Amino acid sequence: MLRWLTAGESHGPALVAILEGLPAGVSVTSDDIAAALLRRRAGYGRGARMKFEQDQVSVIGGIRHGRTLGGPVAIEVGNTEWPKWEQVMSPDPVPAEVLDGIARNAPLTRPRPGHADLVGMQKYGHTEARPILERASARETAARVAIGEVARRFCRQALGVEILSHVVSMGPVSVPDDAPEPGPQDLAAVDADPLRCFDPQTSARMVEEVDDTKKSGDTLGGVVEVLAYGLPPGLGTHVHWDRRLDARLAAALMGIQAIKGVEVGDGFRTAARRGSQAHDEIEPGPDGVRRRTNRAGGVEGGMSTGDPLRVRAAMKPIATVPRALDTIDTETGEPARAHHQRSDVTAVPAAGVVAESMVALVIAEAAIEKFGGDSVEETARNLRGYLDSLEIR
Ligand SMILES: Cc1cc2nc3c(=O)[nH]c(=O)nc-3n(C[C@H](O)[C@H](O)[C@H](O)COP(=O)(O)O)c2cc1C
Ligand SMILES: C=C(O[C@@H]1CC(C(=O)O)=C[C@@H](OP(=O)(O)O)[C@H]1O)C(=O)O
Repeated sequence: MLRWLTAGESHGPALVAILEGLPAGVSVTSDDIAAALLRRRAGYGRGARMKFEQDQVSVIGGIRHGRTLGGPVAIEVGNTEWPKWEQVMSPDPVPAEVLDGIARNAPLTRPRPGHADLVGMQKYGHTEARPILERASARETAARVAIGEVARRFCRQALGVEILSHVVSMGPVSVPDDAPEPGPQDLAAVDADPLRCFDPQTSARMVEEVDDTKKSGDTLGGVVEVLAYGLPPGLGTHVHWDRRLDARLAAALMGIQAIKGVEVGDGFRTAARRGSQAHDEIEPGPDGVRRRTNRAGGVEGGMSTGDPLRVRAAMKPIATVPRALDTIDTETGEPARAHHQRSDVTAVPAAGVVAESMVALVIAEAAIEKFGGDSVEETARNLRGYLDSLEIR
């Protein structure tokens, strides 16, 4: 069983993540994790904080000399912003006269539409939004990407699976349907694009859209696609709703801040087609049974088919709109403008990197469930035994 958890606030000293249940022998270093975190920070349209803050990685447990030990992997990602927030976010009480003199401690009583502020204040009984936004913030996704990198390496080393994402829409600008899809070797090429878009012409139009949106004091959402190559048939199962691979992928992707829709394969587009144009016909191929197309996105009956996994996640525009939206001041009940200091114009490219991590964690979990193994070699051996013994190939 694979379990994982994160803790920490956006302006606290650090985020932490624990990943438990991964076999021993996954090759991964602090530098690999730091490199993954750098990918998450990149992307045209992110805000000022991405420029001056760094992610400080410390592996606290579970990895020795570049290999996982089989016990829980614990990773800390330090927030270099912490010195500015030491008092505002202090775990211990701070005298009121000290806090009163700190401008960034001013109560946030003008909740932002589209963020967790208002409903969080209602639910947890706060009179201002700071205690809510600190944990709601997608800063937390740094911790997911840290353990996601360990899971990704397990997927690669035990299963031969390569996972990557690319941006397919930025606001109204979309990659054409017939544009080439990135292959398993194209991660570096996608990362080299300012918006992590694989189609240079569309990327240029997306950059213009981000610039235009920024100029008008607004924000943008978009759609990312995650692809996973090399999955064996049979991860997940049809037998129960919460063990279906597609259900688990959907929950994992919806669990990313600001993701409001998930599509597996051609998903919503399939709903508009007739059956003869919707499904993937099966035929004998030179290497065994194969599907002629992959409209299903590599999942049938809640199980991986062995074709590339293809899932999309739709991200809403950033809630902290510079041209601030209407709200109320919760102190007075009067109409007001939502609080705004700084924010990303868009974080769709970063959301793609986070989505890769979530997909890696789901695939790793489903693979460990099916193949078990206390070491990477054992998982890989069990996978080979399964593939060799498949009756229908
Ligand atoms: C990578 C990433 C960066 C984000 N950056 C911001 C931001 O700068 N400002 C903001 O208001 N929301 C940002 N968000 C979205 C909020 O965290 C999210 O809208 C909020 O937590 C409320 O959750 P919900 O949108 O799922 O309802 C970001 C999301 C992600 C995934
Ligand atoms: C810090 C990160 O993202 C933050 C996510 C976020 C939000 O509301 O989700 C709001 C912004 O933080 P702030 O309001 O402090 O500028 C982003 O910068 C990060 O991704 O590392």
